[in-house]
Amino acid sequence: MFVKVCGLSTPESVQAAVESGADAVGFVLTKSPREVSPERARVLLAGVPAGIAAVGVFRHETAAAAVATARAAGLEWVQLHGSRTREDVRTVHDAGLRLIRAVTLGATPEEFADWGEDLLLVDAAVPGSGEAWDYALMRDKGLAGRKWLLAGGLSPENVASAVEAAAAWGVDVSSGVESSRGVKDLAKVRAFVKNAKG
Ligand SMILES: O=C(O)c1ccccc1NCC(=O)[C@H](O)[C@H](O)COP(=O)(O)O
Repeated sequence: MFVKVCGLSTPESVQAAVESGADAVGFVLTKSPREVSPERARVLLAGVPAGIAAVGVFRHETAAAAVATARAAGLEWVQLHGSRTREDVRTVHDAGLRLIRAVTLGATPEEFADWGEDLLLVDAAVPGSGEAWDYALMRDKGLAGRKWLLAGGLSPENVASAVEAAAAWGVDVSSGVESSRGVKDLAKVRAFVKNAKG
């Protein structure tokens, strides 16, 4: 089970995710209560050991702008939300970076297709909202054998049942491990990774 903890903004939350066994950590580099600057992301990156993916998260930015910002922060992964094209995948890969492409449950079959991204993320309609949805609907999306992450409203309490319902390859969380919006609860971070990993 691949586990990503997103929206980290302090060295302590990065440490809690890393020490719990998270496979990836996310820094939000777009407008959000969780937004960090590229300079801050670079500081946080210092606490991420090699082998753990450090991801810059973007929503409204073009792929080219996301690549430039990720590079400024020293990040090797970008996560692109919003309406995207196959050309965006090429832009990220041509820059030598890796890509998490985010879609929602309502995406078209073409958007669910394999565009060559490194990971697909299936999220709630509003990313980072903490909004849960009917994860069992993922069973009909034909993602068996794909590397994809389930997100949206996950928490330490529901992650195991959500993974079971969706047959998810991995999970991504932010709101469900916070005490208030943008403030990570370190005990919840640890509990989430533990429960997700089983
Ligand atoms: O976290 C944000 O505020 C955010 C803003 C814009 C684009 C993406 C954003 N976050 C992405 C994530 O944190 C995760 O991919 C996922 O959406 C987490 O969902 P949830 O656990 O429901 O907060």
